[in-house]
Amino acid sequence: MRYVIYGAGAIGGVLGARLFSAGFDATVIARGPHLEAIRRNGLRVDSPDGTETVPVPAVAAPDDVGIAAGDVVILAMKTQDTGAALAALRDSADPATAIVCLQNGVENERMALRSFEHVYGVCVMFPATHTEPGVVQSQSTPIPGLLDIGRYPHGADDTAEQVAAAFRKASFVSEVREDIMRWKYRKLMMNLTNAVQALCGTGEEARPLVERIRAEGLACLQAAGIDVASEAEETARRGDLLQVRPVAGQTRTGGSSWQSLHRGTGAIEADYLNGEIVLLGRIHGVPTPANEAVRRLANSVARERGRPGSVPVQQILDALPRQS
Ligand SMILES: NC(=O)C1=CN([C@@H]2O[C@H](COP(=O)(O)OP(=O)(O)OC[C@H]3O[C@@H](n4cnc5c(N)ncnc54)[C@H](OP(=O)(O)O)[C@@H]3O)[C@@H](O)[C@H]2O)C=CC1
Ligand SMILES: CC(C)(CO)C(=O)C(=O)O
Repeated sequence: MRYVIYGAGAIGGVLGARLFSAGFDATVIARGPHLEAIRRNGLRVDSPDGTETVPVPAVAAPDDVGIAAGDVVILAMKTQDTGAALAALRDSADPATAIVCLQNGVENERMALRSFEHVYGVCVMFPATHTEPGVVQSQSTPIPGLLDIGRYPHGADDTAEQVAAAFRKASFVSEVREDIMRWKYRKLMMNLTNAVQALCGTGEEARPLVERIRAEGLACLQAAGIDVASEAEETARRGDLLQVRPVAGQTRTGGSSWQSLHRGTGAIEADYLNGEIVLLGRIHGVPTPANEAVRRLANSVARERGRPGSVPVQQILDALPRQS
């Protein structure tokens, strides 16, 4: 089975390197200076255990690898880039190709299913960082991440089993789950704070805003009748498997949305994290002012290439309607 990892940043870069090092036929699709650096020097993976440079093959587009039925394409770009990636894939890959969404949020699988029949979701608990071309960091050791997988919208099959086995051989913890989207909705609840962290930083003063966006999130999932794994299930699944430790003497600074602002990419994933709640709220008549404020502000700060942590949390709270 050949693995094509589409998007070789924090998550895709570390996974691609680990699959390749574990002996799998793995190729990454990357772009810009990151692609040039990987081609020139290999992909440098920093972790709490040290640094290795992995000569994983890197190409610019799906056309360059000739994707066929039997291959597995792992989407590892942020959700705002998934549409363009799927358009390129749709025009070049066999429609029977398995598409695995190694991404946060719950929209990627739905997008992929329009063009590909065999779509899988992964609940990604995997702290990783990409802040400079040619380099990724994997922050947890000895287990880099938990990557449970299932067929979308539900179910399990041989491909899911084979991909989970490959993840395990590449040193991840991975189980096949028939109800993977329940777990991804729970992860979404956690990721509602991504944009808050990106905008306001990691301080305790963000707590009232975090509580408000989570309460809105829960109300929307309930109104929509969406089955969500409980916090207790998630806590039990995580156990103490993830052990985040300093990499090259540095502690982890921020999650994936924080990294988008730090790198000044001009875009952020908020439309598909807080925006998922806003969308559900609009469909089901649940007010979501806090998620909407954070979604809009995150987009505007990303567009203007503002710095992470540059917005005072009180500014966002003051603009919200008072709670009764
Ligand atoms: N980082 C983390 O700790 C975690 C991230 N996640 C989730 O994983 C997913 C990936 O996030 P993350 O790895 O952090 O994101 P990154 O931005 O680090 O990596 C995505 C990479 O994909 C590249 N890319 C996007 N579109 C294309 C394309 N068409 N062709 C080639 N390359 C492309 C980006 O390039 P460019 O830089 O040029 O845009 C970037 O290098 C997200 O859904 C995120 O929420 C989940 C758990 C933890
Ligand atoms: C939960 C968290 C913050 C872990 O890195 C994450 O999923 C992300 O960075 O997107």
